[in-house]
Amino acid sequence: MNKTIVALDFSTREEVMEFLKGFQEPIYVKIGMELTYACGLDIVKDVRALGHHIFLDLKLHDIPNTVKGGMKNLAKLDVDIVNLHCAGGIEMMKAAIQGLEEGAVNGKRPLCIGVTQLTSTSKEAMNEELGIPGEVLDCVIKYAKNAKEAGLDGVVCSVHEARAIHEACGKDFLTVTPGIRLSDDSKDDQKRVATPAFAKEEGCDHIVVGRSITKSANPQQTYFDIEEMMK
Ligand SMILES: O=C(O)c1cc(=O)[nH]c(=O)n1[C@@H]1O[C@H](COP(=O)(O)O)[C@@H](O)[C@H]1O
Repeated sequence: MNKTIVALDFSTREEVMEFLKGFQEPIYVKIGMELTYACGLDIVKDVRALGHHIFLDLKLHDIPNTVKGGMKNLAKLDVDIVNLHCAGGIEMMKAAIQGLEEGAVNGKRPLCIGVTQLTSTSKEAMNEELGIPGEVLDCVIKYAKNAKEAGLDGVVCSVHEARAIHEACGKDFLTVTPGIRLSDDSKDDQKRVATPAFAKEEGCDHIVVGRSITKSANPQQTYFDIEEMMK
């Protein structure tokens, strides 16, 4: 299975198709809000038709009943992974799983992972703006345990928390880690960043990589170089 999930943060179908043209074998891609809000959910079907694995990143966060209904409809798209914000709480996460089970295609629901603290959030912002005291790690572990209790399959976290999450929630509990930067890349809006090599060392199950690949001079080569680093 591909370790790298490429964030297709494009605003047109043409850019997506142009990017994917460079890949003969299926890869793992992430379709998020930028692309979905531009192209609608039809883009999911188009990318699936090319054989690629899909993490549909719409980060649901609402009352339990609304999330349940939303997840039921997302499950029908037969994607591999969907996500939500753990901050919605255990009842919301349980409702999400119920919705996914109700919408499951051929009895198989998508994996569901919870965003703990966004990799763009620093300790200072979490303490002062979000009003959550303490270390980011403690909050992330708490949210991961909640996600596990609710029946989720894993979490989105930074590389720096993945090892502790596996220790707290078991090694089969997925850690999907964005905030990946190659050593000479700019951090942009990310705060808790790490290299692919460090992600491998920390045992991350998947890394999510956007701009380091999509904005590189040779995106396909950069992708294969990163996959190689993760082996
Ligand atoms: O859920 C996500 O995928 C996500 C969670 C998170 O905490 N941080 C984060 O960056 N992401 C996503 O991962 C991708 C990172 O993009 P780059 O910073 O360009 O590599 C973006 O598509 C984000 O939406």
